[in-house]
Amino acid sequence: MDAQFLDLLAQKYDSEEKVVTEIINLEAISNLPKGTEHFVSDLHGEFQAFQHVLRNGSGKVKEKINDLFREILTEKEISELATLVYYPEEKLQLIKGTFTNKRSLHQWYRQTIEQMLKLISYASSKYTRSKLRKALPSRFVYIIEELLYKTADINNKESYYEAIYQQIISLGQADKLIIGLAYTTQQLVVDHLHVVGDIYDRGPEPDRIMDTLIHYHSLDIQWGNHDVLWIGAYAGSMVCLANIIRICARYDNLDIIEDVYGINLRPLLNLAERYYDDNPAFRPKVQPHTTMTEQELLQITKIHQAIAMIQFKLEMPIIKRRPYFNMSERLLLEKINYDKNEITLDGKTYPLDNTCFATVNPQQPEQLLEEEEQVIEKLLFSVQHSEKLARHMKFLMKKGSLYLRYNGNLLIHGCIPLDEEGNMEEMRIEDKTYSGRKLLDVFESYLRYAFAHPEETDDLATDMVWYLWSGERSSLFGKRAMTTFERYFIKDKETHKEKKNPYYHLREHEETCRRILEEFDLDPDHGHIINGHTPVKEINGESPIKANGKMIVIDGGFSKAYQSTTGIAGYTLLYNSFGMQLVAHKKFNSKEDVLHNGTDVLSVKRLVDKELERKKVSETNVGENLLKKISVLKSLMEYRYMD
Ligand SMILES: O=P(O)(O)OC[C@H]1O[C@](O)(COP(=O)(O)O)[C@@H](O)[C@@H]1O
Ligand SMILES: [Mn+2]
Repeated sequence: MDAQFLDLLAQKYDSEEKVVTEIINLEAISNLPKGTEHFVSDLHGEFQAFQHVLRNGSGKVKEKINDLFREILTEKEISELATLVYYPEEKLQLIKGTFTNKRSLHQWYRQTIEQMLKLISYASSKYTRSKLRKALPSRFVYIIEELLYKTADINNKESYYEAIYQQIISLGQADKLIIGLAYTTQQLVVDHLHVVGDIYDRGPEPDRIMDTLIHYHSLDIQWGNHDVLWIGAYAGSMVCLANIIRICARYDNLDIIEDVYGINLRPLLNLAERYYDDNPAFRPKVQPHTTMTEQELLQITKIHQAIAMIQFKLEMPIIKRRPYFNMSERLLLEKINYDKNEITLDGKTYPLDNTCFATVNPQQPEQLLEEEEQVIEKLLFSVQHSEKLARHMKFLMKKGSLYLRYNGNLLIHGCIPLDEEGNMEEMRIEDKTYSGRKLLDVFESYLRYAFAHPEETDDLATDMVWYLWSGERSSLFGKRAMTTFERYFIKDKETHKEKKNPYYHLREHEETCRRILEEFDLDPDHGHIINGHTPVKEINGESPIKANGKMIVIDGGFSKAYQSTTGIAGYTLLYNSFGMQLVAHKKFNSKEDVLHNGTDVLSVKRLVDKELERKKVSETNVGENLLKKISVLKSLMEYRYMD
């Protein structure tokens, strides 16, 4: 090893003891059981449901409480304690309201703090003390450690511990301590979170999901097609921008654009008022108990049309300047007979309904009106100057990637484009051809370039972000074409179908999954592909575990809009030192329901894979780094301190 490097390192480890201590410490950590990984996907703005899954660790918190207190507490008490751990602030208020005198409240505090300490001690048993310390509420670290590490001479110290409890309570610190302990517990049951894509669109609060993730202790993100669409908008792609606004209008979520991210929609509204009217195809999907007035509904319907038409126009020059996108079939505005109000697709002519082509010049349908151009430019300016959006998008870039190899598994939102024979499908970009892992790496490098150059709006990198959203060889889209236009304007449902990449039926076979794992340099005997993106229709008997357990699809649909087709409310996956467990979640009603009735949408578990021997940290990605560090420290030891 390089002497200069070792000299430099010796400045940090400047004594034999320091090196030895660190080696022993790292060795010890790598022999601990691996931490629990938690996989979620397709959150689609459903912050409340996501938060619940995060706070209960997909059932892990309850499981630990059950392990410890099954014999001592009633089912109701267990459920109360679990709810206290999930939502400590609110639950505390509710519980405190039930006490009529101070004495019984203090008794409850005393007993609850002790129970929570037991829980923490149990949940942290596979971690080092130092890791636990980092997870503890900082203001109480000293006190908690005193109480946690009671020594054997407990009899002599009984009154000492009792005094600590009593002081915490009488000094009015019990609430703060309980809240802190609850969050520590949540953090301890899950060591690392993977978000396998699609945080944005359809649901109402993607921004709150982002804020939660920004504060989460350890995570990575595999971008979904919807996330990339938002990244594209921020990175200067006007067509991506038109899409995100269109989807927000369609799902009655324009508040996210206007109020949350502070993007001024006034110019778009003015344009919409001028050219559009009511139109049944463009009314937003609204919640059953909406308080929206007729006038608001009409306004959104108009905005929806205005931005959809801008989107359709903006797609055309991109398709023309990038022939290798192979999207000429999607030059739809050129395939319309404007006099007869019909369109010819694939040789078949269809009547058009609910059209809104007032701004389209049939001779040059891709041309934006000057007003439209101004509107989209203003929107882009506003998007690129939203401080909050910048923060969220930068975080997505920092923690995200198109795919991730983690602890032997491949995590990917959409697909690996395949042909019918199961070969990696090729795509030509300019004068080079790519497939499989290389293709995904190229996609990612374009995306990163586009993000780093938001001022470039028509370059290949920016166009490529839109391709990732809707192109046939995109690993995120995974379908032949996006039939948005057809769904708005053509009745015949045949035209609405989006043909899937062969990947989606081939992934049922173990052989396909093994080939993909090999393509990504992963061990096909031990690895799994963890996939999001396509809702698993449990209602129709579809299984999320495919290909002999090699393929696990965890999109059960947090998205309320899709729950009637899936029959459940999402899958999540847990992977701890004993193996993998798939958790199916029932519909999440509301936080209030959990708080008042303890209805903890209980989850059914299916064992996916059971490790024969408990997996240790040394066998993980983190462990690999630890082992490298140990080896460097051993070199330093020889170089500096051994004769
Ligand atoms: O149901 P909606 O909102 O019309 O969206 C349909 C569109 O969403 C997509 O399914 C993509 O979204 P997902 O990634 O959630 O599947 C497109 O393929 C399709 O055109
Ligand atoms: Mn998706």
